Amino acid sequence: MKIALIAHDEKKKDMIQFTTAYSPILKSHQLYATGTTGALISKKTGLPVHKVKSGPLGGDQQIGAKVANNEIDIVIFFKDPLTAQPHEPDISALMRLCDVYLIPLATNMATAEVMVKGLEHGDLSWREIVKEQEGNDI
Ligand SMILES: O=C(CO)COP(=O)(O)O
Repeated sequence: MKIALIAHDEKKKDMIQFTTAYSPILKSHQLYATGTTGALISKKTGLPVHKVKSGPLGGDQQIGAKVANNEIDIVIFFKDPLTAQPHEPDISALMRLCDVYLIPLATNMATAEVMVKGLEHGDLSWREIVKEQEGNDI
């Protein structure tokens, strides 16, 4: 599965804790991240991460484009609800695309834990079927 990992600055510590704790599961998947989040994850956990640009510089939009192209299966986005973000429209656009394309989106650690445990149990394998079907439609 292709998993996008994104964290606002106030949530980056949480993201490191989360990816460290779940690295035994995450290491079997392809990880994508916005620039700063991705650099931190790979430095602190050793997990390989495909990085796009930093969020405020277009990274959220790049992840959104991957969602629209069916190239991301899960989005884990630790949003900071207490700080205004200059690129709020990009954040909303990414979340909107997750809803348009039925991509599981966790916006906090509590939901992300349920999602990753579900991933381990095969609860998200329907994504493989969706991808196969879309491949046949082309
Ligand atoms: O701002 C972000 C998401 O909206 C995250 O971007 P960075 O990972 O580059 O800090």
